[in-house]
Amino acid sequence: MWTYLILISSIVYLFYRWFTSKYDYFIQRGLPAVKPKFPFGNTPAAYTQKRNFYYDLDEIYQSYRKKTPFVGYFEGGTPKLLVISPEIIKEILIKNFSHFHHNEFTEMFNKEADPIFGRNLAVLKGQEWKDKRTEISPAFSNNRLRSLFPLVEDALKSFRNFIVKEIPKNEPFDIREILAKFTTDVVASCIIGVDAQSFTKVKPEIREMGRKYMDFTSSDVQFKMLLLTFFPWIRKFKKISIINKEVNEFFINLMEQAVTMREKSNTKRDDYLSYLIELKKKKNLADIDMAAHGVTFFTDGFETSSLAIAYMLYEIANDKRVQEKLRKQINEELIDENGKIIYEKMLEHEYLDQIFHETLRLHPIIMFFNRECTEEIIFDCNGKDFKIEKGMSVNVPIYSIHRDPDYFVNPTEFVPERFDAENGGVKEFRNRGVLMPFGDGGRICIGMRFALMQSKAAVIEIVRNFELSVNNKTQKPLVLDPKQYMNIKVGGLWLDLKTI
Ligand code: HEM
Repeated sequence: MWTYLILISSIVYLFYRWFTSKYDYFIQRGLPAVKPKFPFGNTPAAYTQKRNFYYDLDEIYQSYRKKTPFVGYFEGGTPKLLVISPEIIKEILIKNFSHFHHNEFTEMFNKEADPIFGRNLAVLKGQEWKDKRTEISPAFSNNRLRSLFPLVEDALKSFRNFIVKEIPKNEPFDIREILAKFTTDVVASCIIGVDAQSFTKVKPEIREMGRKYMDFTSSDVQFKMLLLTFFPWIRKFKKISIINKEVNEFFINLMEQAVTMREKSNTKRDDYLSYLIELKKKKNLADIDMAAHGVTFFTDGFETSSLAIAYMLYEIANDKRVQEKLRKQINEELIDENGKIIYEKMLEHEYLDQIFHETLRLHPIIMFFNRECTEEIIFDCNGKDFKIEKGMSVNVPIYSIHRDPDYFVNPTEFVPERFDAENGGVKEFRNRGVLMPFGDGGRICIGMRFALMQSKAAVIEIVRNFELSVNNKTQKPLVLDPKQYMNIKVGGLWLDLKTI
């Protein structure tokens, strides 16, 4: 009995010593750092899920924002950096991108375990990432986006018809859910050339699978992610798949069927699928790579964009002044005599652009993003040299920067006019590195212009046809969902819509 007790205590002690062995990492190097606590370090919420993990990062940001350009902290037993200074963020993302071209995803997923997500551009690294990014970038050219717009208009029609049909029921709309249907329709039509029928089918399969693909909240996935954050070395011995197999197969099949149908039918459509088919011919692309390109667009595109539009409509509903001003400008400037959206004017429209950016300033969909140091580099930290070593993970807390009163007056208020030309416009804030809803530098979001296009179109369609107000069912103040890694609020966003 005593032997067992001693053995177990020794194991626990050794584990504790091993786990906390890096807790003086930053002290030894003279860098400001938050004191870690065993076993969760400085981010207990990531493991306990009592609140959203981002609140832990925000607390660190708030404590150090006037004191240091970056600060050390721990996730579990792993030392990480939180960058606070926009100048250093720009150095990392742009000027010294060659020292920081990976992110943490690249280590968490791999092709063997997750054949599709492991090939997602956001996960690839090194030369392979560079080649794939170059390969796929032309698919997002201005001309191609322009030719996709009629497909967006078709989806808008189903979206509007759905709302018109539902209004007599006198129930509020969970705007997040209907926008996920809308963007699923848009993306399915633009990538695979099919109508996902999200608004008309009782159980729209593509929407359901899309929901499952992006659901990182199941206990199985949460457990695996936890395991990989606490014991990252496990990956070397065991391939752990995060994405559900059934969902993976569904999307691979969908993509294969779409390619076969398109090749057989000889249809000429200047969409994303036709670009992939050209690519397949030119570069002898494997089927799995084709599927991965398609699914990446689908998964990275539909949920991020649907959330962005939902927040835009929520803020517009919440502010009658902005709503009326925007509606007036839409009717006077953005609709032609046939009642159609004028595409070029929509893209350039200043007020719509300001609303889009002000919404994503307050509600960045990706609240922080990450880079991993790929080649060591020295930065100045409060007059002292600090070496960022290869492998160190660096987090960029955009949600906190977007709400920092040093960069934005009355930061929690929704004021699109803060981006007026006399303040330098959106560009000025982006150049200063304080507005980054799509990231920046070599890994900036590849779908940014597509997202802008479909978001603006959806907002025009809704604001010109319906009067919006926030329903009491929306929980206020808005609180981040403890289980989500994207900016998703507890209880949904509920709006009342009235036909104009
Ligand atoms: C409003 C909607 C969207 C938001 C807010 C958003 C935001 C972001 C952010 C913050 C990043 C990380 C950038 C960085 O690390 O510097 C990113 C990367 C990425 N996004 Fe988006 N995104 C949106 C829509 C889309 C769409 C429509 C697509 C469709 C293809 C897409 C595809 C990607 C891809 C593939 C990456 C990885 C790029 C790389 O690592 O090279 N996103 N996005």
